[in-house]
Amino acid sequence: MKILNAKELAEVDAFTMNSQSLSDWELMERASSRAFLEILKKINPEKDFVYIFCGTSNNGGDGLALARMLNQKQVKIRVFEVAYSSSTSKAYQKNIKFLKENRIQINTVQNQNEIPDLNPATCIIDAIFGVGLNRRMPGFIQELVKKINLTEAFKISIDVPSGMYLEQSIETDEEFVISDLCLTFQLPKLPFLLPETGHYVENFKLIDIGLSEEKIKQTKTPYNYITTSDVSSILKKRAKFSHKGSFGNALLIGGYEGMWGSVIMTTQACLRSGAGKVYTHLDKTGRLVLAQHALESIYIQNCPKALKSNPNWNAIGVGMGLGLSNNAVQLMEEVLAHQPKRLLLDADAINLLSKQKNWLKLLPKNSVLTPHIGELKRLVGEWDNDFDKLNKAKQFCKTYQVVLIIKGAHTCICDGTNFYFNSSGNPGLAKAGSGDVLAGVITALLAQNYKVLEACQLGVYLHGVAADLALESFSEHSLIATDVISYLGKAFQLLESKID
Ligand SMILES: NC(=O)C1=CN([C@@H]2O[C@H](COP(=O)(O)OP(=O)(O)OC[C@H]3O[C@@H](n4cnc5c(N)ncnc54)[C@H](O)[C@@H]3O)[C@@H](O)[C@H]2O)[C@@H](O)CC1
Ligand SMILES: Nc1ncnc2c1ncn2[C@@H]1O[C@H](COP(=O)(O)OP(=O)(O)O)[C@@H](O)[C@H]1O
Ligand SMILES: [K+]
Repeated sequence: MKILNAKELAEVDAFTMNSQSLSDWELMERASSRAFLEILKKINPEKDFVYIFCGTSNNGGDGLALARMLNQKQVKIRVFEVAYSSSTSKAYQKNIKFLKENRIQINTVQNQNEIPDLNPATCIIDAIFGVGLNRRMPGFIQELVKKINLTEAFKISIDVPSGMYLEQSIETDEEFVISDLCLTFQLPKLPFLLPETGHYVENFKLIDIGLSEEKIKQTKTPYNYITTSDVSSILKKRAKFSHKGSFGNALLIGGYEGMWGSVIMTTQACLRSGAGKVYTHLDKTGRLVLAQHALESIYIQNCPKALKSNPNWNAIGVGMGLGLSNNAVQLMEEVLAHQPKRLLLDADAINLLSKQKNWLKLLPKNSVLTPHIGELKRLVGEWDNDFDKLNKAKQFCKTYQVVLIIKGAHTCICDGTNFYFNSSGNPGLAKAGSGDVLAGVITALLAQNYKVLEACQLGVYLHGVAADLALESFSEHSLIATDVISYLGKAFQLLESKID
């Protein structure tokens, strides 16, 4: 699924209206009536008192249409026109006319003194600014938003929380609506997926308004959102006459300094993700634990020898619990000298790279690095804001011709040109060990010869889906990394059921 900016969205809107012979009012009506159905699920039409704040552009037009629909349902409402401009669109004027015909009072707020008492409201609909916000909101709207945020009312933002920009960060002294629910039209918006702003839009729902799929497909954007339909087309069927050699040899290297568990979980996840043969090198003190927990894997005692004697590892995953000792440094040197076809670097492998930046240019092309935010900072340096972080990540990928998987909520994959944000997963994953599992899933897919970027998208998505499915039996509090491994089978089943 694509993530578009305001200009691209406006082009898609225009194309849709043209190709479906719709007026802007009709498209607005479609959008509002679908949002209305979602709002009805959240309010009590008999009891709630809904305040609707409408700007003077199309987002405000949606708000006016919602006011009419709520009024028709006999919901108690108050409508406020937040008049930041005197020029309004035709669709907007038509909605104003309908409200007037229905004798619905429209209150105007155009300065701080006109901000109403919000105490009576049990629900607030925020339709002040949508995707079109491109500069700081006027002072009186900042004050209004501050007040909205202070109320106990259930807050619903239409399309985008007012005050949030699609392509730039918000200054610390700027306000934006912190809503309980954001009903966003058709496609996700970039700030919802970035931690600084996404933290305040935890609950967004995509409302399909039938925008032209053809035009969306044609629109070029670096930003993408990984959904089931994107990855189910990547997953390959296992051929009837295949054998273990058809699915690659994966070598996993880590598990030192008492951190055996780390690489053993990677091994388990790799085994559960389709690799033909999984070999594991860890500190020899951990070999019996490996044997107990991953009977199907093959223990490699002498890693340098294994690297030298086999030039054909289909994929190598290194770093999970590797430590930073001299031994770890030597192992990394061996791996880099080996120049594997497919290489994934996690955890301490990334930390070692950050300490020894001259190694970066030795990385085989298309190596995959899976840093969490702390590890990313060590690699690319500090950033000013999330947009700056994306730029730095992109530059890093370009310079070293690698793929970065920036882990966290809505994990972001960057290949130096495009960004892919994950849609699956939950905060139950925010525990040590989850990343080791992800490394195992992706190494298995790399060993099976999936294209690097596809292995990353598929792996990240499956890992999140496994964690989501595991919530059937566990809670976000109780979920642990091995539970995620035990649900990988169900996650694969879900995608396999979608293969034609
Ligand atoms: N036909 C369409 O295009 C549809 C639009 N829809 C709604 O329309 C919204 C987009 O409409 P608009 O493009 O009118 O955008 P907005 O409703 O977000 O308003 C932006 C307008 O305000 C101006 N503006 C931006 N920042 C300002 C500031 N700080 N102070 C004062 N004025 C400022 C802009 O120049 C622009 O005219 C969507 O978010 C969605 O809610 C939906 O109804 C779906 C259909
Ligand atoms: N709040 C969250 N929501 C969704 N996924 C998360 C969240 N926090 C962490 N994760 C996922 O959990 C994993 C954590 O990886 P990492 O921090 O490297 O753990 P470790 O190395 O200790 O195993 C990553 O895949 C990350 O995307
Ligand atoms: K809004």
